[in-house]
Amino acid sequence: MDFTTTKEVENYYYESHRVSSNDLTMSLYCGTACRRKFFWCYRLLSTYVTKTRYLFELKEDDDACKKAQQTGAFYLFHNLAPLLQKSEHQYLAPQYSLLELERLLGKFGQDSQILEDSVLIGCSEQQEAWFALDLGLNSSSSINASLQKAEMETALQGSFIKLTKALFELNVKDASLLSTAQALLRWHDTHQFCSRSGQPTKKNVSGSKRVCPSNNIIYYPQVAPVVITLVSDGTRCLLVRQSSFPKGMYSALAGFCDIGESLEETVRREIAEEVGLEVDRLHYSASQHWPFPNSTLMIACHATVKPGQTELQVNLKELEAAAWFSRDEVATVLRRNNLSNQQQSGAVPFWLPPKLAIAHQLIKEWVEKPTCSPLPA
Ligand SMILES: NC(=O)c1ccc[n+]([C@@H]2O[C@H](COP(=O)([O-])OP(=O)(O)OC[C@H]3O[C@@H](n4cnc5c(N)ncnc54)[C@H](O)[C@@H]3O)[C@@H](O)[C@H]2O)c1
Ligand SMILES: [Mg+2]
Repeated sequence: MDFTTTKEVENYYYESHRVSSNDLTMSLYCGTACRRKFFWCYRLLSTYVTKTRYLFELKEDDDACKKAQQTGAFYLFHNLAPLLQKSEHQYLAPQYSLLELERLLGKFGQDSQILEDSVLIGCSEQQEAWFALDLGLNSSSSINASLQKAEMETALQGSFIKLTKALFELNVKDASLLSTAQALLRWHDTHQFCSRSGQPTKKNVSGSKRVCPSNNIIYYPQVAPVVITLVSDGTRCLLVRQSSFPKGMYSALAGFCDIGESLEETVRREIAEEVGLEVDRLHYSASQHWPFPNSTLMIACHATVKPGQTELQVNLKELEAAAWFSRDEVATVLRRNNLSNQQQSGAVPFWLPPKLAIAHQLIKEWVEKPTCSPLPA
């Protein structure tokens, strides 16, 4: 496809990709004076914009979403454990077409009505919609009996594996998709009734909401905001452990946002509550959806306390231990973290969360880039 004027580009994309001229202006603005470069710059942007708008349409429009299921791909779960296949050193999440799924359900003598419980979790750049379906959860809208797990696993040549166990052995794309899927499936499973009328709520086709037919109250999937903060005194950082952590693991300090709080207020409160310190400065680093034990949005920050005000008063109701560690100590543990069990030798004083966890990224960032431009808390 070649164009001679930007108007032609605009018309083409407006017609075929349902994007506005504002988007185009933005992409042209970002490009150079060369028309071909405009085009490629725009193509890059348009893939994302087009995909986003397609997903928006599927969430809002039940008929469009049903149609997307015909050509879509399904990820399978059983009681919130994803179906995985082992390949070399990692797990792979297989996808199934609607036809394959219907055949499978037929083989097990099950009603294809269970497909109504599937939830939309994303789409490919070519607009192949992706869905997740749990074959083991009992749902009000479909068959009551759980499908036989072992028989399913044999037929599907895979295993339903707990996400807590499998997450760190998945590639980034599958880890993110399956985390989203599990969070959404869990939310639907636990929010089947209206908290006002007590009546069963009805899921829309994509699973982006549930509605109470008796009073039209709309329920949206919930996510709880949590701050996770790496506190530093300039030369050392504070690592903590809860009794529920795996043995020997230390992490950054985390806490749920209370209603009415800003992120800054949560950071200050949690640090005061858990280790008895006052934050001097803080700055935002990144965020991550975290599926365990329920859906949270982890908001990661770096904070500093004033030098000379570093004495810890650990709240033992919340934490099992908290201590300051030097940059060298943390760097050594990070290096060991990246080695396999066989490569590790000697006693490991403690270990840190795996790469995929935002706590790991936060700690790594501190080790590698100690000075950032902090804001007053
Ligand atoms: N991805 C990561 O790197 C990472 C690292 C550390 C912690 N986390 C997650 O952060 C979350 C919070 O950390 P924490 O346990 O230290 O929080 P926390 O310090 O706020 O303590 C948890 C307590 O807060 C209360 N609470 C308040 N609001 C809550 C809500 N919406 N849901 C559940 N409990 C609520 C409960 O009493 C609970 O026992 C945990 O779910 C944990 O999985 C993730
Ligand atoms: Mg905490």
